[in-house]
Amino acid sequence: MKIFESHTIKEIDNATCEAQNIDSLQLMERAANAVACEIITRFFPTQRIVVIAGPGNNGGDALAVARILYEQGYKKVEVFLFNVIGKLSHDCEEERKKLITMDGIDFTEVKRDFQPPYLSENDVVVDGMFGCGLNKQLQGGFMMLARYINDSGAYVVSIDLPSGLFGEWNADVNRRDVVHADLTLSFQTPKLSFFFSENSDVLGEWKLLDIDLDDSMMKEIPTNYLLVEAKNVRPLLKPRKLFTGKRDYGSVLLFSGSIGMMGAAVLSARACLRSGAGLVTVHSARIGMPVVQTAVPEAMFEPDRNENYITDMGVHHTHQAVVAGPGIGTNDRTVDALEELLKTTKSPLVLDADALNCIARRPQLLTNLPSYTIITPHIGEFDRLFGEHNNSEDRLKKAIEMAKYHNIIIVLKGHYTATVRPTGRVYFNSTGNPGMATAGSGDVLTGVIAAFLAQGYRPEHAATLGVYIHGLAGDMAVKEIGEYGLVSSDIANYCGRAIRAIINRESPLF
Ligand SMILES: NC(=O)C1=CN([C@@H]2O[C@H](COP(=O)(O)OP(=O)(O)OC[C@H]3O[C@@H](n4cnc5c(N)ncnc54)[C@H](O)[C@@H]3O)[C@@H](O)[C@H]2O)[C@@H](O)CC1
Ligand SMILES: [K+]
Repeated sequence: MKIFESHTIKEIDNATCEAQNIDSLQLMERAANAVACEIITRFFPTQRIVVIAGPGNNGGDALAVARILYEQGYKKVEVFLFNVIGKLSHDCEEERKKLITMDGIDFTEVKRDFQPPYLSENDVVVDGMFGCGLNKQLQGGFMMLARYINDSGAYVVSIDLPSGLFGEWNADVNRRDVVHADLTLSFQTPKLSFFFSENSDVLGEWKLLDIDLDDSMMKEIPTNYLLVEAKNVRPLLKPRKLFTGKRDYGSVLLFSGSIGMMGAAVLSARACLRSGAGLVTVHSARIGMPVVQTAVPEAMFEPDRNENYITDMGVHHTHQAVVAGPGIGTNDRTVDALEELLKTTKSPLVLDADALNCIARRPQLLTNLPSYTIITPHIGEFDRLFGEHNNSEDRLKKAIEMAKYHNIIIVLKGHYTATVRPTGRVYFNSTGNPGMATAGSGDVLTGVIAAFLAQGYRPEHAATLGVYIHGLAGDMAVKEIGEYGLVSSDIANYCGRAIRAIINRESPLF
């Protein structure tokens, strides 16, 4: 699903009106109906609802919601329209006219002084102050109103965006001066700002409401940000053919594990096999042989010369994917071995965890990364590699810059893992849950991505598929085990079922 920038929304609205032969007020009615429906499913008609409307179309939506709720029997609706400069958008003005003709509705138009209504945790506020037309941070009365709403404890439903939050970049915005929603109801496609952790408290739960916007225009408008859903990954998955053998599904070489961290090798190998790789070889410290051979009997083991850690990353056979990182530690001799690997390997490469920490210790190695190498840092590893970042927006911008500069794929792990391609396009993932914040989860992801590389998928597809499937496996496992009890082996064990769910279009994915 595309993530559009706020300034393109008008274009999509106009195209929708033209293609469907409706006017903008009819589209607004559709949007308002969708919002009102969500409120009706959550609150009884006896609920006191305070509607705050700004001067633009976000305010127009809010006025229309107030009217619809009132018509549906919600008699405790109080409306405040902020018309402080005496200029409303055309559609907001039309909605105002409709509302003031309604008998009995409690309507206040604020032109200068404003006596805020009493609000408590028993009330619902519908926030239609500003949406994607916000052009500067909230100031003066609007800022005070946002703070007043936040302090009230009322349940806040924000239309399109919490007022004061920009659709895209908010690093300089003081979140205290932004309305804090409990529920954000946005239209059809998400905004970029939904994917940054700093906005999570402001957005509350967010939901997309389908208002039947024009598909062809949405296909046409270019965007650098996308949300990956089941329908996007399904077409990438190739069916397995009848007359095939394990060699057709590739061989993965995993440089993984060291003394005390052999579990990383086990988890990666398991996930790799559960994601369809034909053959998996673990190269690790000699000490790890009995561990790997017992825990993952399907994998082969290639012992390093060294007892406790890896000192040789020579690739002696043909492998369709090579992984370095999980649990390898950052011993100098391991860093040397990694340097050799980066300079000599011809196989598609995935680098994770300690491989990235090794590179952080010897940053010139970044210039040795083969094109289309996939690196999978979490925030800490990313900052060790590319410098400290104060917020997730700056970090994402840096990831885009680095993916382009080094011609690599960066999988920046987080709640919405962002896979950044060498083109600079960003693919946010839609699967996963907080139960997956557990030791070894990243080792599993690395194994899944490597499995798809080995099976002949293009690196950018392997990364996107791997991230989605890893998250879905976690979502499926969590249903049985719960967020507290979920461990990484569970995620690895569910990978196969996750792939099957996508291929078979199982609900609720489709
Ligand atoms: N496709 C969609 O997403 C649809 C969107 N609609 C609504 O239309 C909204 C966008 O409408 P608009 O473009 O009119 O934008 P807004 O309603 O967000 O606000 C624009 C108005 O607010 C003023 N303004 C902006 N920032 C301000 C600030 N900090 N302080 C004071 N005044 C400020 C502007 O001068 C302008 O008058 C969306 O957020 C959504 O609610 C729906 O009506 C229809 C479909
Ligand atoms: K709003």
